[in-house]
Amino acid sequence: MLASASPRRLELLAQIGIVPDAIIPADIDETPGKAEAPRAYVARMAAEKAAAVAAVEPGVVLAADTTVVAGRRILGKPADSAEAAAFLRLLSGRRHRVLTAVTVAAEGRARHRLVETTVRFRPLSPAEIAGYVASGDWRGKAGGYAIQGPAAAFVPWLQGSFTAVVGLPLAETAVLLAAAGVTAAPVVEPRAAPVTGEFA
Ligand SMILES: Cc1cn([C@H]2C[C@H](O)[C@@H](COP(=O)(O)OP(=O)(O)OP(=O)(O)O)O2)c(=O)[nH]c1=O
Repeated sequence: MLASASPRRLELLAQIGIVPDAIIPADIDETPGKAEAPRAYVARMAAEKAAAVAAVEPGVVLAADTTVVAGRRILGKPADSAEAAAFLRLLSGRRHRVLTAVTVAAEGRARHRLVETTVRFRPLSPAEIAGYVASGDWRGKAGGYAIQGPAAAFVPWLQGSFTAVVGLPLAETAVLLAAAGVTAAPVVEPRAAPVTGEFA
């Protein structure tokens, strides 16, 4: 079961051949605690989302949380276009961290992974920021951008996991799911064509 309303997470799972039996978004309070450190916050969010769904559904539950951190500041999903523009001005021309925590709960046991990726934005002009904000692609995205969309043009460099920035680190998720007994359908290798004749 996927405990997430994020269409990105569903698409990412499909990329490794996993189709959840059900999608049950967890409705939890996502307010960071006072003075709560970013890594602790994101880990707590993923664990709470998984626990909320595991409490009512038997089976294997997957949840994740993605948070953008600039310095020590947690940048959640912008409330409106003014906040999205403010986030982009903050990220422009510097590096920030993207933290994604994943929790897989099964049979009363929870397994966790936290993946940290550093992303660098090139300096953005006010016109670029205005154009991106007008596109609306920032809506529902932590930090006010989506690396899988037009904002890819802002990112000359990253270190870590691209899929974690989009919302679900696939290598780590596959390991957690396998430990809980969930494996993807086998990938069918295309058979090599027999070598006959010559190139025309
Ligand atoms: C930084 C970044 C975030 N995001 C998205 C992934 C997540 O959907 C979202 C972060 O919010 P989350 O709270 O992690 O997830 P969500 O509210 O969308 O879904 P749920 O809590 O039900 O699982 O930001 C991108 O799609 N691309 C990016 O480059």
